[in-house]
Amino acid sequence: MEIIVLPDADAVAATAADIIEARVRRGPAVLGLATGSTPLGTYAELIRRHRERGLSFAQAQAFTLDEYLGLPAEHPESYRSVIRREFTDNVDFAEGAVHSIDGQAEDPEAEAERYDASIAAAGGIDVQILGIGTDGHIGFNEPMSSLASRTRIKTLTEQTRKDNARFFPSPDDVPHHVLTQGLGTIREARHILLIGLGAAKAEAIAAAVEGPLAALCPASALQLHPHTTVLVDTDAASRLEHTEYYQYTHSQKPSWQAY
Ligand SMILES: N[C@@H]1[C@@H](O)[C@H](O)[C@@H](COP(=O)(O)O)O[C@@H]1O
Repeated sequence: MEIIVLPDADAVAATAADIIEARVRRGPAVLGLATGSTPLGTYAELIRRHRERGLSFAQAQAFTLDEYLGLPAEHPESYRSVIRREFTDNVDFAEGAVHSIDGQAEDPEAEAERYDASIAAAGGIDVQILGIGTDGHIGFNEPMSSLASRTRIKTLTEQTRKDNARFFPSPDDVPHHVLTQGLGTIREARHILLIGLGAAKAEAIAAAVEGPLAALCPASALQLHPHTTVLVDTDAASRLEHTEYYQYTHSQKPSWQAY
């Protein structure tokens, strides 16, 4: 893992956007997109670069990470709607290039298999953006998720339902079930960007980066991944014990682009 501690959320967004821009400019790219508040600054920065610098996504494809089960695709809080509203509709992805899980599929298990097959058919994900839940979940892989899991149905913890209640009229409206890419699916992405912002994520980030590899902290599965970059602001880094080392190793490299 490469750990990069940055002064604030704007610096994190700019660095994440640098990494994504470099990959998109290199040729047809497959991006993995997360929802939640954390990547919003990165998406805003990519939209700005599209408008001001001509960064084009016309050759790119995108796959969302997860979806609420039972929520109609057109519901404003379906992750299909959120990712279009916050990012992809504001740039120039080609028609049909943004893929989402169908939360209303008649056979959700078949839908999960179809989704994994469609990622594989696209050649796999080049850069996967991830946020992290306060309990260490990535996608909707809650604690105790199999580290080898594929896209499948999961039940949300009460903590995650509480964390996500702000997006719904009432906490009772937060669905109980979801379809999420599994930890095994996510780990197949060639480059993973795990983003953590704010003190509320400090404990989860510390467990993911410095804790044991354990299903109790699903994000710790990224310790097995050959190319994960963790981008955190100083608040999210506040529970890390080895920040001097991360700063040292980072200063020894010309830049992340050297990878
Ligand atoms: N399924 C999403 C995750 O992909 C996201 O990382 C997490 C954190 O959200 P936020 O970035 O809003 O803190 O929320 C949801 O549970």
